[in-house]
Amino acid sequence: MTCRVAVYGAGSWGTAFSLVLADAGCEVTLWGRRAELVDAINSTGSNPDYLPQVKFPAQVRATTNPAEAARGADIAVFAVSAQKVRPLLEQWRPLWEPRTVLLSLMKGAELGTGLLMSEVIAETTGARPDRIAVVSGPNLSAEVVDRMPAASVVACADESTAAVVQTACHTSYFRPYTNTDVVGCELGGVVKNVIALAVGVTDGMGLGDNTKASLMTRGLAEATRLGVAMGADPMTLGGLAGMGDLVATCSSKLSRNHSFGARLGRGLTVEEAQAATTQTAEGVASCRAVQELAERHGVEMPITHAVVDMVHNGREPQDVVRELMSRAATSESVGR
Ligand SMILES: NC(=O)C1=CN([C@@H]2O[C@H](COP(=O)(O)OP(=O)(O)OC[C@H]3O[C@@H](n4cnc5c(N)ncnc54)[C@H](O)[C@@H]3O)[C@@H](O)[C@H]2O)C=CC1
Ligand SMILES: O=C(CO)COP(=O)(O)O
Repeated sequence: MTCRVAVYGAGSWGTAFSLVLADAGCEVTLWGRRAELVDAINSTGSNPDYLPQVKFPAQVRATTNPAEAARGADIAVFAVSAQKVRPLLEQWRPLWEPRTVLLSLMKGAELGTGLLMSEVIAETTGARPDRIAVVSGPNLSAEVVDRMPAASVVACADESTAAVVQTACHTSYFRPYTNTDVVGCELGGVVKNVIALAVGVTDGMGLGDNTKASLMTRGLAEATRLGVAMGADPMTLGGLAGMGDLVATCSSKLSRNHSFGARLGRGLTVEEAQAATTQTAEGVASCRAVQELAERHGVEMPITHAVVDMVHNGREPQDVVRELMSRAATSESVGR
């Protein structure tokens, strides 16, 4: 039977993931908030504002009506900015049938609560963990829509739910693995955005590949430490949703987080970097939520602190790098 999917958010990843779902044989209804964009998608089969190179197959239709998207949906997918999703979920919760799987594509933690997106979905909808899933991995949307091979992870506490989502998005170019470690997969996606900001800064400053590799490796150590404190399996952070996504995001000029950091590293102010960023760079807000989580769990995350200092406390990149490097010398095994 054909899987029916509602995708909420017609930005970059909602657009790219709709293509994946359609290529995998699903019927997709893509919700967007702007009528002119929805009309353009329905009349031209492409999204002129995000990834206009995509040519949707006929089984992708767009709507501004969240209830229309929800009707008969086996899976409801959320691909809006992490800080904006709570009120939408609160408003829309009656729309989905009790059997509908609620799937987050978002890689952010909520400011103020420190909640991961699966937790925001659980809190707002009351859905049980066996109905809530996430997709996370090295999946830069511009490469996905060019159908370049990529792997990813579908995480859900319930393996059979994860398998349903896996089937719904498995194509010749998109290979999802399942995992029951939801916290580990989500946290990998959240923290890599913060580390990509840091790497972007040092790239923008003209620093080298040793710097980049050092930040990525110690960034992975931060994600793993926090993950373990929050109940994740450390092996998850070494997998696609952790190291895999860290490598993709920190190495790619397609990354919005990396690009934001690079602007700071080249000397733009935070306001100027923000003005130049037209799409969601989740790490900018989430770095503070990650810092709060680190404090709550008593975990040391110096790179995350450095990013918060540059993005929110007006610190100069040069000073922050100097400070990071001159911390007391320690053993690599500390805090593992
Ligand atoms: N673009 C990518 O390559 C990937 C993005 N992600 C994650 O997917 C999530 C969405 O990111 P993108 O699609 O890339 O961002 P985007 O900036 O391209 O699109 C965001 C979408 O959210 C909508 N939106 C923003 N505020 C809203 C509000 N208050 N109400 C309703 N809709 C609102 C915008 O209209 C837009 O359609 C993020 O958490 C990101 O980390 C995950 C994997 C890959
Ligand atoms: O999550 C992503 C790739 O996996 C996209 O990264 P950016 O949000 O930094 O563009």
